[in-house]
Amino acid sequence: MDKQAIIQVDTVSKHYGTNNAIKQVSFQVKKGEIFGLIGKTGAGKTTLLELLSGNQILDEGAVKVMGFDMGTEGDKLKEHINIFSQSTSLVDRLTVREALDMFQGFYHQKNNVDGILKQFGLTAYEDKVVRRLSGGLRQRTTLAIAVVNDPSIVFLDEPTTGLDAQAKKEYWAILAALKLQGKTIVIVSHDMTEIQYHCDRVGVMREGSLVACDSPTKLIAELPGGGLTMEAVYMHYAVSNAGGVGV
Ligand SMILES: Nc1ncnc2c1ncn2[C@@H]1O[C@H](COP(=O)(O)OP(=O)(O)OP(=O)(O)O)[C@@H](O)[C@H]1O
Repeated sequence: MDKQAIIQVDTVSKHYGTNNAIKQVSFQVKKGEIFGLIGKTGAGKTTLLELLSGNQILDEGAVKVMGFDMGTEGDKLKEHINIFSQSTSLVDRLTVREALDMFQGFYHQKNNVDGILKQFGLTAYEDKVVRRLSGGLRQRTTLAIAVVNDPSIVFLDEPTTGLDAQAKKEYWAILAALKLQGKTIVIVSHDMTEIQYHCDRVGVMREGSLVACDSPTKLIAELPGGGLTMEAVYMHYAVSNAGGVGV
């Protein structure tokens, strides 16, 4: 395993019945980077995220996270990773503080809740019921929940979908602060602008395969025929028939 790699994915496959959702995917994520996953609906991004976070069992290959084999030693990682999923309904009826306290109860390793509320700009809302908050504050709350155990790695599945530009900006400012603290972030997004400006490296998924993986700058620079944006990279690798180039 590469010394810098905090996540090592080696020829991983996953199928649901006859549906090959993930096909022989290999890549690594380095410690402290923000790694983006992009691709069309159904390309396999969520499945891959769940395999990396131990929420799905792989069929072939190996995933190592912080040196632990996810297949056999996944339990040892519980304290060190956390995942944001779309289903916030569990916390909807709780106040922000109650939600943080409840999730913190699942872990031995604990982050300071007052510190999290402050860092996430949630102190003024700690007694508010989550479902009554704006979309931006709700997403900030779910991100706050994802760091209650002070994890080394945070997995985020489309956290900024539906947020306005200001809320997205505030969300990414918090992610940048988490990165500065040394945390590694793996994020799925359909917003190519945020992927271009905030991710250190990006993996492009297409029909279960990882068809490109590099920094946004390199992916853009190496586009056949040139390109200026991640939108063009997305169209080339994830959508057009010209895509499908190996990693
Ligand atoms: N629990 C499941 N049971 C059966 N098939 C599934 C399951 N979860 C996902 N799939 C299938 O696996 C493939 C990959 O789905 P996945 O949700 O990982 O894609 P995605 O890239 O995250 O899509 P989206 O952008 O819509 O979230 C799809 O064909 C999907 O229908």
